[in-house]
Amino acid sequence: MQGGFPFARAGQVVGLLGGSFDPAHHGHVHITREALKRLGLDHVWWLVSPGNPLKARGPATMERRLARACQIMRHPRVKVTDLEARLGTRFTAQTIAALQARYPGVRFVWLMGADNLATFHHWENWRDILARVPVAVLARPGDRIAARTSPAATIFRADRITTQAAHGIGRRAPPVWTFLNMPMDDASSTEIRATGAWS
Ligand SMILES: Nc1ncnc2c1ncn2[C@@H]1O[C@H](COP(=O)(O)OP(=O)(O)OP(=O)(O)O)[C@@H](O)[C@H]1O
Ligand SMILES: O=C(O)c1ccc[n+]([C@@H]2O[C@H](COP(=O)([O-])O)[C@@H](O)[C@H]2O)c1
Repeated sequence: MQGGFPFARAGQVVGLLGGSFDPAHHGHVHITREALKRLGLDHVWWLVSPGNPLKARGPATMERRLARACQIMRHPRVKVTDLEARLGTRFTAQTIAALQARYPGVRFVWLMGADNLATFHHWENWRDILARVPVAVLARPGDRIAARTSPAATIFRADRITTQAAHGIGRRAPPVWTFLNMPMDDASSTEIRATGAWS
């Protein structure tokens, strides 16, 4: 992990992948590589969350989750960060607002798996997230239909662009979002924890 705040130049496009990463797995690596390529991002920053506001169970320590994430995600344009802990933010809308204030001129894109689109309307100030940044939803096994028919997808259906049009989404004015249809990877942290390999 790079300590402190990662560097990005004004005009560059940075994808943000937030998560518990408890533990990080090849599904995270897969969607990060796909997002870099398909969206034309300059960087992706993983935001290893101090704790998901909607999850009751506490995750493994930050140090342990960061260490595993750094082991598994090796790419010159991807940084594993503890930015939310540094910024003192917990909710995604707050995190994005704080990053936009700290990095004027940098364009951010929020990345998330399809499971999160299905529950996105429960997130704190979720409409503000869509007003602030383009959003890319990455296909995930089992979650595509629930995501596509979710309240957020329905309310913002007019702002959706196709997978084919999504290259360069970071340069479009929000609200704009896409559902990236792509080969999927079925890895999940829940399954890894269930094997006892991360206890
Ligand atoms: N296999 C996958 N395919 C697509 N998106 C994924 C995949 N695994 C994780 N994601 C997405 O990556 C982000 C961070 O995921 P997270 O750290 O919660 O992992 P997870 O496997 O979903 O964990 P858990 O099983 O504990 O819920 C979320 O937006 C999630 O939707
Ligand atoms: O802001 C919210 O209300 C909110 C609610 C649920 C999840 N999130 C964020 O979504 C990302 C994925 O969360 P998780 O726990 O599924 O890995 C992570 O960055 C969380 O902080 C954010």
